[in-house]
Amino acid sequence: MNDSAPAVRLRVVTREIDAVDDVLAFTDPHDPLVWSRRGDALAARGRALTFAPADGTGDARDIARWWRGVVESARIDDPVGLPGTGLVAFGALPFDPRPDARRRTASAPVSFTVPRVVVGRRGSRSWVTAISAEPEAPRPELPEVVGYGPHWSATVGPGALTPDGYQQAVRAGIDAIAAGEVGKVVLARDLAGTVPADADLRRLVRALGSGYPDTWGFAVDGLIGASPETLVTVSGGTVTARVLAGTIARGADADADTAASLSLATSSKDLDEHGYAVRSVLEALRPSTSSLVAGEQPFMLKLPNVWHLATDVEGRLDAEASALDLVAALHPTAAVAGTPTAAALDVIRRLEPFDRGRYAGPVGWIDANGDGEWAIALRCAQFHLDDDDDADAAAPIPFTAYAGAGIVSASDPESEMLETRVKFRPIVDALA
Ligand SMILES: C=C(O[C@@H]1C=C(C(=O)O)C=C[C@H]1O)C(=O)O
Repeated sequence: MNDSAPAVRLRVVTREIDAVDDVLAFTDPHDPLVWSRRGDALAARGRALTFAPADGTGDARDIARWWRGVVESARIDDPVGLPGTGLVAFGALPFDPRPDARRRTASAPVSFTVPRVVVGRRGSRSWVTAISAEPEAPRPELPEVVGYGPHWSATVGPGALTPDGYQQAVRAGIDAIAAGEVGKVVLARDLAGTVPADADLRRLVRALGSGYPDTWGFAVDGLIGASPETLVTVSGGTVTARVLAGTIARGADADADTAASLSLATSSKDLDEHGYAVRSVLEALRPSTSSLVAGEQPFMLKLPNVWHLATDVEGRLDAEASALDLVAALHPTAAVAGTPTAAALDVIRRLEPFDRGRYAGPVGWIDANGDGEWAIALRCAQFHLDDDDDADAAAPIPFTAYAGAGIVSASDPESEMLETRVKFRPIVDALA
């Protein structure tokens, strides 16, 4: 299938159901499709339709166009009308959106899928949606519950960039700043590991959700994580984003924790780094919004592992833009690439010895109205699921986890390396 309007007409039926406790019970244990935050959740199964450009790449703009075609030809019966009901698609897009992105991205190409069944919960209400490419209306029935598989744990070791190698890369990043090539660049390192072939990956999704309930929990095409950073949400004409940049590890006791948060709140290096990220989001949203406002001062976002400097942004959508159009306008922000964007992407390519794949890319969902919720895929791991039938079914499943830090002229290589270590904690702990 190419990225022009599809010939299929999807039929979509949503019905409200009795409250569902654990929506994860309905998704595939080995390839879960999940989006969740603070108890609200979407869990899905199967594929009714997939955006699959021949070369595995695809810009959010191409997907936005393709999605409009899918929506226009769909017949949707949705009396529930909550965020996430009716026709929805889930996506996880590569970090580097440039058409010449290294072909290694092919190991984690754009993923954008309309599932066959979605089970959702928002507040006290639950629903099931059935989606089909057949001419008859599908029956909105709950899929069978899949019992959880046994506990498992992962092996984790160094990736392509060791902690020492990372510090060298940070030094080279500081040189690029001194040379005037960039003002800020975000550099990441990786960890590599495996999980047992039969691992029930819903256990990982569940552990991340209970440890980090205020983050966006996601599992899309093997990309599993818990991100604190909202790229953009669109709901009934309201646009929001949450910009994070500036990080410090939580203190070991109450006094140390207060001191840590105070030193972050007053650190000119971090406030500088944060400013770049907020400005890049405001500039990207301004053309399609009105009354766009951002807090004058960042606030301190407290997570179990770190403090972040955070700024919430809100505005009214005033153009005919969908959540995916805004994703295209925003990504990659200075929080995960740097600034200026193109130069920062060049420095990242030069200094990171791996392709980021979908790490630090947009992950989220969109509905038929163009509303949706998109996070930046951070604090995550990409599982290299093999759907090749000839693959050895008993072979462990490899994964790569990533964490990065924003480098500015005042950065210290060792502190930045230690910052990546605390950012790895959610995913590494949940894998243990
Ligand atoms: C790049 C990551 O995080 C980003 C970088 C931050 C920073 O440099 O302080 C903070 C939050 C994120 O925007 C990551 O978690 O991998």
